[in-house]
Amino acid sequence: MRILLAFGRTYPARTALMLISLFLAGLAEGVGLTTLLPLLSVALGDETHSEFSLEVIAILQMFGLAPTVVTMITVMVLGMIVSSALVLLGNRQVGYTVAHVATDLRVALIRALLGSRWEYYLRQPTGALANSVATEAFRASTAYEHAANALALFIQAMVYVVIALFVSWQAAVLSLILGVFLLLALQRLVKTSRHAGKSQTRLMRELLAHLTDTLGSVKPLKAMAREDIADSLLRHRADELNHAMEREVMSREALRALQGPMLATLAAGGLYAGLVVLKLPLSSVMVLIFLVVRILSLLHKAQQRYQRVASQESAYWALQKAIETAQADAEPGGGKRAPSLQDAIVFERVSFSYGDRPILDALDLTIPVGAFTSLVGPSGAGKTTLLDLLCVLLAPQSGSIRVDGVPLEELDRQRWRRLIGYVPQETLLLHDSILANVTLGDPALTVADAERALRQAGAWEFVEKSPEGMQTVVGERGGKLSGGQRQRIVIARALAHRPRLLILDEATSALDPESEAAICQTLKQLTPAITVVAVSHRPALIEVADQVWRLQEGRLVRIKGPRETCRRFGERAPIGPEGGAPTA
Ligand SMILES: Nc1ncnc2c1ncn2[C@@H]1O[C@H](COP(=O)(O)OP(=O)(O)OP(=O)(O)O)[C@@H](O)[C@H]1O
Repeated sequence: MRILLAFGRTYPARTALMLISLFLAGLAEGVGLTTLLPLLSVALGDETHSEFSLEVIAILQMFGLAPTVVTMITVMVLGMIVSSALVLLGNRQVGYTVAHVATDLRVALIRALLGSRWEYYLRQPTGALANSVATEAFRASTAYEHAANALALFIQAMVYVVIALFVSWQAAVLSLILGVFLLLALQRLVKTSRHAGKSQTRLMRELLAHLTDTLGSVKPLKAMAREDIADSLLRHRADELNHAMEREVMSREALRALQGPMLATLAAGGLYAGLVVLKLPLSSVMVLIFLVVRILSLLHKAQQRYQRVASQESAYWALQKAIETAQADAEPGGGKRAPSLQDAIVFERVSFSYGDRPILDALDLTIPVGAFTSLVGPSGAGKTTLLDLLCVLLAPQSGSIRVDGVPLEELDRQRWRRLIGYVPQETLLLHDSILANVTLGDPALTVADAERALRQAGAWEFVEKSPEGMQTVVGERGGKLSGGQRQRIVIARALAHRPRLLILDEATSALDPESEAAICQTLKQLTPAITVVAVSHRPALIEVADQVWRLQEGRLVRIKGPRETCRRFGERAPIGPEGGAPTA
C-alpha cells in the first residue's frame, strides 16, 4: 500500500477526509449492527439474553428507548443509512482524487519533459510518452481507486471484528486467524498479478513506442510492400502483452472464484463449533456466523482490491520514475538579463562535442544583427548543432556565445527564445487547420497575424485557393499538402509571432527553384528588421545572403561577405577566402 502513502503525501486533505468518512461509515454500520444480537434474541424468544444483548438493551434504555423489535430495527436501518451517506462522501473524495491523479500525473510528466534538457528529450521515444500520458496515467489513477477501496473494506472488516469481540472474543480471534490464513493462502495469486502488471507496463511502452515509429513511416513501408515486417513485429509484442493480460485475468478470476467455497466451509465450521462445541444460544451463533462470514468476505474483497492495486501500481511507479528522471535532467536555470539584439551575435572559440565526439572546434562566428547569414557544409558537419547552440537547446563545452556582448547563459532564456522564429529540417504539421498550424493555438496571435505570415512565406496564394481557406485541414502530418506547401506553412509559423531572429534549417529544400527564389526574396526583404540565419545548400539562399560560411571539420570558413561588413560588425580576422562565388 505504498501507493496510498504516496498519494496521501500529494493529496493530504483529500486523503484525510476520505479516511475519516470511511472510518465513520464503518463505525455507523457497527453501531447499527449492535442491535442485531438483542433483536434476534427477542425474535427467537431466547429465555436468557447474552451479556452483550443486555448491555445493548441497557444503552437503548439509557437514551429513553424501549428495547422493542421496532426500535432495534430502526437503529439498525439508521446506522446503515448514515454509513451509506458517509461511504458516499468517502467515495466521492476517492472519485475526485482519481480524476485529479490522472490529470496531475499527465501534466507533471509533460511539464517535466518540456522542461528537460534537449539531449534528454531526444532520447525519449514519443510512443512511450503517449503511452505514459494515456494508459499509464489512467492505470495509476485506478490503482489509487483500488487502494482506497481496499483500505475502506479493511476498516469495515475491523469494525466487525470489534463487534465480534463483544459478542464472543473467541469467535472474533478465530475469524481473524482464519482471515489471515485465507489472505496468506491466496497471496500467491496477488503476486502473479503484480508480475503480470509489471510486464504489461513494460510491454505497453515498447509496443506504443514501436507503433508510433511505424506509423510515422507507413508510406515507404507500403510503397515497398514491407508492411508485413512491421505487422509481424507489432504482433509479436501484442502477443506478449496479451499473455501478460491473460495471466492477470486468470489470477484475478481465480481469487474471486475461491471466495464462495472457502466462505461456505468456514461458515459451516463456525456453525458446528458454536452450536456443538461451545454450546452457545442459537441467536449468538447466528450473529457470530454472520459476523465471521462478513469479516472474511470483507477481507477477501479487500484482498481482491489489493490484487488490482498490485497489477496496476507499476504504471504509477513507472510514470513517477519518468517524471523524476526528466526533472533530474531539467534545463539549468537561465539568466535574468533581458536580450537586446541590436548589434551582433558572436561565437568566440566555441567547442562542442556529443560525448567524446567533437563537432565544433574553437569556432568563431559573428552574426551581424539585421544581416542574412547562410551556413553551408557537408552533411553531419554540425550545422544544426550550431543552430541548437544559438537557441540554447545545447550549451558549448568551452568558448562563449554573446548577444550584444552579453553571454547567452546570462540572458533570460524564455525571452531570448521568444525572439526566435525557428524553421526545422522536418516539416511536422499538426492534423489541424492551416490557421492552427500557423498560430499553434497561441491566443496572442490573430487571424491577421496568420495571414501576414502566410503571405511573407509565399503560402497565401495556395491557401486562398483552398476550399476552406485558412480553415482547411492539412491531414495527418500535413499529408494533404505538397512538400513545398508544408514547408511554406512551417515558415509562416516561424514568422507569425514577429520574431527578431529567424533561423532556417534547410527550410526551402522541398521547394521548386522558382518558388524558392520567390521566398528567398521575401525572406531577404525581412532584413534588416529581422536577422536571418539559414542553413542551406541551395543556391537561392546563398545568393541572397549577406555572408556565407562553410562549416567543415568543426571550423568555419567564410565564402561570401565583404571584409567591410565584418569590420563594421566587429568580427575577428576572416579565416578563409571571401567574396567569391558560392561553392557549396
Ligand atoms: N543528439 C545527438 N547525439 C549524438 N550525436 C549527434 C546528435 N545530434 C547529432 N549528432 C551527430 O553530430 C553530427 C552533427 O550533426 P548535425 O545534425 O549538427 O549535422 P548537420 O551539419 O546539420 O547535418 P545535415 O546537413 O545532414 O543535417 C552528426 O554526425 C550527428 O550524427
